[in-house]
Amino acid sequence: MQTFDYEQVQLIPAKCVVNSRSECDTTIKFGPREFNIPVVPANMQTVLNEALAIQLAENGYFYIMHRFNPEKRLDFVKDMNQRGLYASISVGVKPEEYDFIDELKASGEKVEYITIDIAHGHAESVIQMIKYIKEALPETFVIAGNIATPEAVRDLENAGADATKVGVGPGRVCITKIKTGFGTAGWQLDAIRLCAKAARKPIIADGGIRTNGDIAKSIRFGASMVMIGSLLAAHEESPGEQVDEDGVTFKEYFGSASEYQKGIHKNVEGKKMLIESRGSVFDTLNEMKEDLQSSISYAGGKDLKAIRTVDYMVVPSIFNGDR
Ligand SMILES: NC(=O)C1=CN([C@@H]2O[C@H](COP(=O)(O)OP(=O)(O)OC[C@H]3O[C@@H](n4cnc5c(N)ncnc54)[C@H](OP(=O)(O)O)[C@@H]3O)[C@@H](O)[C@H]2O)C=CC1
Ligand SMILES: Nc1nc2c(ncn2[C@@H]2O[C@H](COP(=O)(O)O)[C@@H](O)[C@H]2O)c(=O)[nH]1
Repeated sequence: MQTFDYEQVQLIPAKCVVNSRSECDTTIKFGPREFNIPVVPANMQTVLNEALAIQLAENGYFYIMHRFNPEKRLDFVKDMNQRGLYASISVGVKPEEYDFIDELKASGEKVEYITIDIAHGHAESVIQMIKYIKEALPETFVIAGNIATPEAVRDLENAGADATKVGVGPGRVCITKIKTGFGTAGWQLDAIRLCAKAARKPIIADGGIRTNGDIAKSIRFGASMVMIGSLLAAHEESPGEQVDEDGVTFKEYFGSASEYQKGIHKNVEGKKMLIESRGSVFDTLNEMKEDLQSSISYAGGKDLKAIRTVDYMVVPSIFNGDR
């Protein structure tokens, strides 16, 4: 079967219709809100914490708080509401998560986005959780994942999901592909294409983004939003632990299914790596915006829609021996 991933695709320029890249509009409406760029930091403990979530919300970016401090979630929602900011959290599917949804409902607090975040999201457990949340909190925009196939998109959308998250195994600290033999590693961009064809609602491309150009490629093949872990980890604001080696500062980035997250070595499908520390994550997000403005100009348009229809070429590798 012929397939492709980010590294095998080049988008083909169309005639420019702007005089400056600053004319290109990167904003995206996703659920009830509009955001600066179609990028969301991964809902992982070494990528995002409460302090960064506040900053992202204050500055017009989408965020999804992770679910690995479950006892802090309700206070987080209350805090965001008190600050006049939107609340966006994650849940799992275990029985205690149903209690948490009941607690949220009883609190009367507003939660604009809930993401159901499990490894194998094409599952009856996720379908039941979607239905439960939509019944308890009908105003909440529900994102469900992670999945890999058009059939999964249809099943989760039919259960009531407002968006689905596509990507099983393409992540930088993922070892699902090695340990189980399954996933979208090596064909993640093609999986986005196939899932987007089946989708009636937005999809999030999750995992495998290695360059800023991969964001434009995700949009071209049907993603509305792109979730990014490794490229947005290891910044000043990142919660990953700092490690100094030979005068160089690194930060930890580990998988949510790694033993570092779980505390035990059981059903491990993630690893840890050190990434050299960089500056502020807001500088990186701004660079992503500038690069996306450039992508829009190459697409021959003025907003993200232009990228969706550009031609493309499948090549052996875009790197052409230059790395
Ligand atoms: N995007 C990706 O490729 C991947 C992401 N992850 C991330 O790791 C975190 C932990 O995920 P997860 O382990 O699902 O969370 P949980 O440990 O909360 O597991 C959720 C539930 O699903 C069950 N479960 C997990 N994997 C499978 C499976 N393959 N088949 C059937 N049931 C399963 C678990 O039971 P039990 O543990 O007893 O099987 C548990 O009841 C999440 O943040 C997830 O997004 C993990 C792997 C892949
Ligand atoms: N298979 C696993 N996937 C994981 C794990 N922890 C997170 N993830 C996924 O990776 C992306 C981020 O990918 P990146 O390429 O941008 O670094 C994240 O959003 C999750 O979907 C894990 O332990 N195992």
